[in-house]
Amino acid sequence: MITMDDIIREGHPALRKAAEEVAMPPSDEDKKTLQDLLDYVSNSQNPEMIEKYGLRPGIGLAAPQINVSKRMIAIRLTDEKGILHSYALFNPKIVSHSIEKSYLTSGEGCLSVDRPVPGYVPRHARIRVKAVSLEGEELDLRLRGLLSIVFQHEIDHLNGIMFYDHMNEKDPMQEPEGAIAIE
Ligand SMILES: OCN(O)CCCc1ccccc1
Ligand code: NI
Repeated sequence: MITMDDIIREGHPALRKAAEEVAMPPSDEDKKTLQDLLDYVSNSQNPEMIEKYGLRPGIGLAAPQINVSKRMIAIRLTDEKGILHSYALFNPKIVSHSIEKSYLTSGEGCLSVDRPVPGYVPRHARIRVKAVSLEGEELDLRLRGLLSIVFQHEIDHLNGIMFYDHMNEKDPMQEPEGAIAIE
């Protein structure tokens, strides 16, 4: 199972590399890696597991964060409507997006960043994502709200981008102009 010991931290070069597409159909090894990513996210939301293994809670995780430079992400979160979303995806791709932006009023964090980085992270408000699920089905998702934000955070990791790269350098705490604030 993945624990915090497996998660690389900022400064590790793998966090700044573009990850490779996963060959389809996925190998057993790639399927196991993707399942392990989803298991980490799920375990990190379970109080007993957090306690037992010293896990830092996360709502997503990308393969480069465990030093696997392949295009795989896992996401598990309950959205603003109380709906549980759980995704384990190969080769996710943002195929289109809104001009309108959105941001989390709480800012963002990262399991690979062992420090708070205050500031707003402007992102696309709505995105259309194509990907292949762990079970091999092709997905075509239209996302908004918190789920859209988290997908963009994870797909950024596949392109060597960290959340703070998007912040306004002059004033990170300036609300992004005309963007939707997500509480
Ligand atoms: O890459 C996953 N990760 O480092 C865990 C935190 C995920 C995350 C946190 C805040 C906003 C969007 C995504
Ligand atoms: Ni992250």
